[in-house]
Amino acid sequence: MTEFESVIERGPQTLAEERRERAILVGVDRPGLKWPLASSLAELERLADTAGAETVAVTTQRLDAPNPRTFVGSGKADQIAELARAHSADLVIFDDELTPSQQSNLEKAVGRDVKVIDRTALILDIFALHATSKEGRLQVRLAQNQYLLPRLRGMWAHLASNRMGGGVGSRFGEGESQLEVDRRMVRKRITSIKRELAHLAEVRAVQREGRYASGMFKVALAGYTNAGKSSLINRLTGADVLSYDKLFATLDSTTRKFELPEGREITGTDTVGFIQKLPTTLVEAFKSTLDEITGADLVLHVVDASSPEYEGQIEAVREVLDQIGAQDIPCLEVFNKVDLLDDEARGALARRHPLALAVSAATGEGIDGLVARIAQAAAAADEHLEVLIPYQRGDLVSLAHERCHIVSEAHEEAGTRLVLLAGPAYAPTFAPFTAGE
Ligand SMILES: Nc1nc2c(ncn2[C@@H]2O[C@H](COP(=O)(O)OP(=O)(O)OP(=O)(O)O)[C@@H](O)[C@H]2O)c(=O)[nH]1
Ligand SMILES: [Mg+2]
Repeated sequence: MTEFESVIERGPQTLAEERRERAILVGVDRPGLKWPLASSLAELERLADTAGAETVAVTTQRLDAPNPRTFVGSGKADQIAELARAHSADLVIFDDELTPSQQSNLEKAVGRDVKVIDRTALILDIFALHATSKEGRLQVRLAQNQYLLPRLRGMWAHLASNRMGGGVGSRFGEGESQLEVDRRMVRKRITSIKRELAHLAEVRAVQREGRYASGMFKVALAGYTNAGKSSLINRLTGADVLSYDKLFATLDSTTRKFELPEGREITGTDTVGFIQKLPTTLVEAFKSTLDEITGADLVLHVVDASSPEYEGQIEAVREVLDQIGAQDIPCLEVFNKVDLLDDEARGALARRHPLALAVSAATGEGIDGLVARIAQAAAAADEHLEVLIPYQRGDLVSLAHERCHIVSEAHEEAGTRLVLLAGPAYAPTFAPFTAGE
């Protein structure tokens, strides 16, 4: 069971013991938004909670387009400053990505001791909190540094006031400002992290090749964060992957073997969850982890059927799947958490998605049907063979039982006669023993 396990997961750390930071959330309603603002802000509140911040106020504004200086209008920025004072907030979180200059202008407007961050920074923070494996931590550091690079100017302005002695630039080589030194340092760091990641990616590729060479059918579970991917992999494989009612509980992919009812062994891989407005820096940084999806034979797109936003979540996941080049891999939509639906909601789901599977990782409902569909997909590429295997090749008979679907088996004088369905990786092994009637 453990031979394909790529990482050991620990429970995420939480900031529960510390005083929770107090956050004000800001959303801007504007034409063409894909996602209703209220639900995007509800999700932002969950993200803040996962990062250890308590939401003390939420404020919104309707605009035709974001203000280039402060994202919100200048009156709204003053109002946010007032709110922050009134609620003794530590943190203002914008639901959209701010440009570096918007961020620093807003920080000036709100005051020194209140941090202004955006959704991307918040997600990076949660990833940093939850990353456990070496690769996961490096991927997060890469994304963090890439996020930081264009924002260094603001950081420098902030640090300048604390700097001891010497005027700005006085301690550096001619023509080189502190800002340039800082940027160079961050670029160097990015290069060295990338180098380390490339090395780990090679190791991962070798492991994956081992799995490919095994010829086992590979299933990857993908989906929106908190949809129940880890719970489902646990249900399917009897594994014990951490599942947690927090966003982004899983950052490292974990691969387990499991057996279909017919006896054939296949692999299942749990992966990092997606979210709407997923920062592109994160998608790029997590490329090698996400390769687990692009390398699969079948993707199970796990959907939280109990979420009021499940249609939007499906859309967001499909976008990321396209972005990582997984659009052509056979994909099965699996609607999870149906135990939370009443009859009416179940009916609505069945009408909207007549072909989709309805399951519950919690109760086990629908899991047999799901396994049957996986088995069907695994058999789709199979070749139908009738072989006669001499008794001294008992190893091949065992291999057939483990990795192929056996239709019939008979013991004859010359050997074991098998009618079997073999995947593309095994058909060539058995083909030389093809037998007639
Ligand atoms: N009621 C119910 N709850 C479920 C079901 N499946 C998962 N959950 C719960 O949903 C929450 C999220 O489950 P996970 O398995 O951690 O979800 P995930 O998709 O792996 O989430 P991330 O790793 O954060 O992306 C947990 O609290 C689970 O107990 C289900 O079928 N029914
Ligand atoms: Mg998970």
